[in-house]
Amino acid sequence: MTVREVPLREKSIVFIGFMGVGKTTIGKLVAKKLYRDFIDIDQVIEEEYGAPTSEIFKQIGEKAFRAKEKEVITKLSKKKLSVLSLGGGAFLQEDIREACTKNCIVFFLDLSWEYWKDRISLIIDSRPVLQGRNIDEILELFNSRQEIYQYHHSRVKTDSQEAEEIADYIVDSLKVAWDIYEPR
Ligand SMILES: Nc1ncnc2c1ncn2[C@@H]1O[C@H](COP(=O)(O)OP(=O)(O)O)[C@@H](O)[C@H]1O
Ligand SMILES: O=C(O)C1=C[C@@H](OP(=O)(O)O)[C@@H](O)[C@H](O)C1
Ligand SMILES: [Mg+2]
Repeated sequence: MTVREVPLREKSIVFIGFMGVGKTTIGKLVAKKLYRDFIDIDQVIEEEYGAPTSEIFKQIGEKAFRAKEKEVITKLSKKKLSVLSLGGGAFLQEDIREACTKNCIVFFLDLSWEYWKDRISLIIDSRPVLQGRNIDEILELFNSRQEIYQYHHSRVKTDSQEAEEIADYIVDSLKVAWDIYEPR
């Protein structure tokens, strides 16, 4: 049996990057602009447990959360024509990196620390991984996570840009890539 490669235009788009860079916000906008389904992996897990992530971490612990994250992403990365926003820790797992880079087009949203640190107050209450860490420890985590985000197909620098502008740029760049690599 021959396995046919999924056309580039049909591959799902995946957003990765550190907590708070805008994966959920921008993923939703890109999905709308491309008329695709939007799937936020954290939301899928939260719906399954009927609780927010911070509560899931308290109840079952990070290890079990990561196992669920792997199960959900490896399954959903096989879907076509969707936009998936991952949690910032998902690419710590090799199986997730492999499934997403093989099946999907992976965009790394790259926000520098200078801009990122102004977002802490917006996200701290809902991100258990940040809680209990001081600013130096958060910076250390931010820096140490950068290597897992190098597994991407495209990197988008997002400093000082509005979410709408970033989403427009991503949609335009996708259309150019589709036309170049798989002209109709
Ligand atoms: N380009 C942007 N400029 C300013 N604020 C943004 C931008 N993108 C997202 N945000 C804000 O940052 C916070 C985190 O965004 P979110 O999409 O939840 O990030 P992630 O899914 O990467 O954790 C939200 O309050 C969101 O409104
Ligand atoms: O980076 C992480 O370890 C996490 C990121 C979160 O998602 P966002 O990146 O959307 O904030 C969420 O999956 C969970 O709180 C753990
Ligand atoms: Mg998110």
